Amino acid sequence: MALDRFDRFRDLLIHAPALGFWLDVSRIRFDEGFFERMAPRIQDALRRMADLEAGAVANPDEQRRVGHYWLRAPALAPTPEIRGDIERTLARVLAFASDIHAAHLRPERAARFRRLLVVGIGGSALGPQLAAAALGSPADRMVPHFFDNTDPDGFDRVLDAIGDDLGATLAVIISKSGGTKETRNGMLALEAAYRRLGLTLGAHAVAVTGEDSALDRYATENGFLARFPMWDWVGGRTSELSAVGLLPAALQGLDIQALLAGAADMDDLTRTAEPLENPAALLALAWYSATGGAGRKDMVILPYKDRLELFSRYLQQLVMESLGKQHDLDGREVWQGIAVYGNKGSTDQHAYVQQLRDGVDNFFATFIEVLRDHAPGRRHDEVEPGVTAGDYLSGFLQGTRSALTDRGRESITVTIEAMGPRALGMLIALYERAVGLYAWLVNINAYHQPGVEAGKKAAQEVISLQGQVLAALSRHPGRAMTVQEVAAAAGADDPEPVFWILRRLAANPERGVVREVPPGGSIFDATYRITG
Ligand SMILES: O=P(O)(O)OC[C@H]1O[C@](O)(CO)[C@@H](O)[C@@H]1O
Repeated sequence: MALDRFDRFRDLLIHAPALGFWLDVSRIRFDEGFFERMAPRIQDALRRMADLEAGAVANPDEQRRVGHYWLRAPALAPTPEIRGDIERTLARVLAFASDIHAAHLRPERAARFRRLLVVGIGGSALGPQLAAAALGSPADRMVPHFFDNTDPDGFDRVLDAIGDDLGATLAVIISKSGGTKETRNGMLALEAAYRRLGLTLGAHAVAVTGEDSALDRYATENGFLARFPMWDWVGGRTSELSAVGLLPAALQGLDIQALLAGAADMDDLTRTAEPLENPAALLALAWYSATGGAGRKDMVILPYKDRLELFSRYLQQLVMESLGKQHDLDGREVWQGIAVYGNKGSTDQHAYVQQLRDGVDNFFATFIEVLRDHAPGRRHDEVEPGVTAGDYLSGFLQGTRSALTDRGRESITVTIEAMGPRALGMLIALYERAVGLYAWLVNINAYHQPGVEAGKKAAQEVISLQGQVLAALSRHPGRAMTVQEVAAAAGADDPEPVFWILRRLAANPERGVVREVPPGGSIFDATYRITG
């Protein structure tokens, strides 16, 4: 049994020595004849990927090219203009970062920029956050901070952490569309914070955005230090190796050339036509086998490395925004997707791994192993005679993998030699391509996200309704009104959203809405009035 298992491990293992990379899918139960059956489909997916890389329109409903692979191999770009754009932008990113580091570009009052505050969300934040956490060190040129929401308390926390250094903080505002409300709100909160110090946003800010977007215009009108492009052929969730990720990383002082080189190396490896030698194809096939090609199991990401803690969050967007689709490419209703979650091992061992082993079998795990314990030259202190903390980390990984296998729970293991920019570039490129190939295996468009619009539209309606609610209360200053009365006065058919709006406004006394619950009454007997 153990020998059979080792044979299977040896047969399925992909090892790319030049990259310091291994992929093990031997703990996925591919059924009899799986690879033969899937051969035409994976070959078709690989062909479509080659067409995409050659510049075909791969996002049919938005009629867009999908070009994130060109970012690390500009010579592959389908036109000289695109190649030139990529090369010029990379040169500008490096030059801008170097000007900031050398204090050739300075803040309004401080001697130099010491911190950077990235304002963005989704694909315009997750990659930069991942790179900052995975690669940062005390030797960084600038300390990174992030606004990735429209949570005022979140803004306060970050601004409090920056403290007196705000005047030495460079704001990097990132939005492909340039119209995302969370990002706009973060930028405006930051602008107000600079203003309180008598400073202007523009003198401390740089934008990464699509040409002529609302953010692009705002940056021009407000004299931002620089503007970097975000092209329509790069999707938000695959934008880490465009200016979106490269600019913050370069400012932080990370080696962005190594990041790009790692991705380019992985791209080379994953263009291989033989699926059993192509890690992205094998990963996509493993996902297909584990989930029945129908998202029947969740992808649990367990990186045994603190620096990769955000990788599962990054993959959550990459995988779920790409694969979570109602319709396939032929318009059939398919409700596709694979749910992704995870934090890090061995920490998760003490949280949800109990369920993974003993509970519902609705997942497959992906272990991410980093062979080198820490940077060269660091001490390998013993925790027991002859045993280090790193030995335990490795032991826990193998132990959990075996414990899952013993219970028939499937797993994949991705192994890299050492953590660093090159390895991160490889991991990003690996998953980008695996997601694209998987999408074609199940015949969906990985490159659009029609579903996210519904929530944005509904949020805008709530904001309008709030305006009507406040106007209705203001027309009757001091008068106490029930939710139903407010709803009627606001012209709202449904009192429930009005209830939600009033409940929140009343919890924020500065907003001037007072709630009174009559003695013995319930929250639904409450009245609301406006003060001041
Ligand atoms: O970069 P933008 O345009 O601000 O978008 C941020 C994120 O919002 C989304 O469009 C989803 O709402 C993501 O696809 C994207 O990464």
